[in-house]
Amino acid sequence: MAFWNNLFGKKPPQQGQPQLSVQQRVSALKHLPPFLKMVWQTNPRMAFLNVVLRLFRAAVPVAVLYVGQLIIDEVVRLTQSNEKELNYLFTLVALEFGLAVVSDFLNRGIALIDGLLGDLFANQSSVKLMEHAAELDLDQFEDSTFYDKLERARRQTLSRTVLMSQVLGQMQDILSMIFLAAGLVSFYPWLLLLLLVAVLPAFLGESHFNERSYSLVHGWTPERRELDYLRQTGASDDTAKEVKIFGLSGFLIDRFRTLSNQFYQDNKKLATRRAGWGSVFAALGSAGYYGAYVYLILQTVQGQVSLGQLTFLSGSFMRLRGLLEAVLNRFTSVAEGALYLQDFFDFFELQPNIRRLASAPPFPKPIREGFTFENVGFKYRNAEKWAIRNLSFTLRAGEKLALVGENGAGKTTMVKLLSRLYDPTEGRILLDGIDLREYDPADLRREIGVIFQDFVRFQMSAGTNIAIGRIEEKENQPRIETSARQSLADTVIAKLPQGYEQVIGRRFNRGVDLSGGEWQKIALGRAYMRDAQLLILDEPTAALDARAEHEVFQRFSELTQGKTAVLISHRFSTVRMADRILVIENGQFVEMGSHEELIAKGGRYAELFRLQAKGYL
Ligand SMILES: Nc1ncnc2c1ncn2[C@@H]1O[C@H](COP(=O)(O)OP(=O)(O)OP(=O)(O)O)[C@@H](O)[C@H]1O
Repeated sequence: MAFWNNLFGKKPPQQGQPQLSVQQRVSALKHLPPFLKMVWQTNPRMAFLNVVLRLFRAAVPVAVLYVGQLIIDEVVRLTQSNEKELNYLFTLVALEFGLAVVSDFLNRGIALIDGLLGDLFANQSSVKLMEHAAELDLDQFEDSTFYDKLERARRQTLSRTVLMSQVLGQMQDILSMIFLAAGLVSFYPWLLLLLLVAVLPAFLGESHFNERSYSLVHGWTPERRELDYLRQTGASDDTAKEVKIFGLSGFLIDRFRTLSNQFYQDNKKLATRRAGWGSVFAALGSAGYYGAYVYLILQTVQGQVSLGQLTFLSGSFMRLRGLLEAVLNRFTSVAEGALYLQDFFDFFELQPNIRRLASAPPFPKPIREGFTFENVGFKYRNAEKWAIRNLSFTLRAGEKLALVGENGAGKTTMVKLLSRLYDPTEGRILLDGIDLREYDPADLRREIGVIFQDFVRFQMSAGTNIAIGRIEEKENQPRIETSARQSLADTVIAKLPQGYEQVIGRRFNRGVDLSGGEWQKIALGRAYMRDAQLLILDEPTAALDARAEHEVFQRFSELTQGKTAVLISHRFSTVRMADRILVIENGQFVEMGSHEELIAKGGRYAELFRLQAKGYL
């Protein structure tokens, strides 16, 4: 709802920027171990190699500095003596050269493995995300906070690979620091303290700003979704027609401009403050370094340390400062990444309500009694009014039942309840005497085929569009062709340049689009392909001309002899073909019977029938 309010409301959106407590951030770090485990499981060999390479790379800086110290001391010794033996000196130089080459190799190796492992990880987590989203209930998709979670989890796909490199880089730098600090501590332990004091303000500043930036982005999630929606609506093949006809582009662009500019302004403020404080803290760090440097120079002048040691110590101090700053700064972005990770794991914690119970009974084959609605009521999430209330009737096994009612009467809702896209809010639906909730939803869905009015026009081949009815049989061309014949889609496909192989829809190159009625014939093919025990046609024939619809239903009745079926249509010529007709109004039961019985009764059905016969409906 907030989304639509924002879209059409006059008020600018409220960017809630929750201040995150230190505790929240620290607790987000608990996601790092499971995260690293996921990385490891992506490809254990690559992950192991990565760790080994980084271990070696961590030792390089201290080794280079140490060899540098030996070289300078040797040069000084040689200049102060008459000795001309240069072998030792050149061995040292060769060693340093070797270290430089190895270091470069290690860097490239690490970058390569990081990249490959990151790609693999991103792919695998996207797959996991899709798998989990597929398990969730339809009801959860209609909740806007769910969408926010999904959106944030989706955005992680790339940044998670960055987080992986960061965490591994962090470990590598910490190791490097331990090596360097060991050298420094053996001479002047208190230099380490000076280092910490110089770097700490920068760390605290960074962590503060990272937190603000996370809050900003987090608080803007609904608006960012809206921005995406506007961008898509403004320029997509699905919407282009109405955007042009209604002249909507100005309206959409204005809204986009306003929203995106608000985000830019908020972000700019934060980025500017961050840059300002960042410079102050960096200057503090430099002051710490030069303090230590002056001290070391004085010590050298006084002969307390050698020239080689001066380069080693000042070099170590400088490297340590760089590393410590990097580690501390990275720590805040790792913590920030871990916060985002929380969104990712939060999404995975969402559990569907409609799922298999351990005690699920076997699905009846064949269905003996049928489906019984017992005082069923249903209310959509966030809706105030009941879509269906106090509904009791039986859909008998093997009968063809037509649902009749005006727009919004609750017909589609009943279909959704039958196929367990939702569960009733009150009352229950029984299948052969057992509550539908007891069965495994996967079994139920396998035995039910529904073709909705707003069926999906898959931008795939015509053959696949029919095979979607039972996708396991997508290679079974004879079955696809029989289904196409039964639904009258064969004549549509015969006209396509590439027949069953022809991609239909406008989205892709060489795609051929179909008329509304032609699409419906293709979609109806799915019902035959499905060959389920209960078939439901929820007005998928509305775009067919009256004669074609009549023919489609006539065939449907013949071809599904003995099967249970539910038909929804606003055309009474079709409805009267059903064995029984259920009339509902405002989600409530009105009457039920065969066409003749209901006409004889002279109730609501008879009235609607007469109206249509006179051409008023
Ligand atoms: N996802 C939803 N969230 C909230 N309310 C909904 C949702 N879907 C439908 N409704 C409401 O539930 C009621 C019944 O809708 P339903 O789609 O079942 O009607 P219908 O009889 O199939 O109508 P039509 O003939 O127009 O297809 C309507 O008042 C509708 O506004």
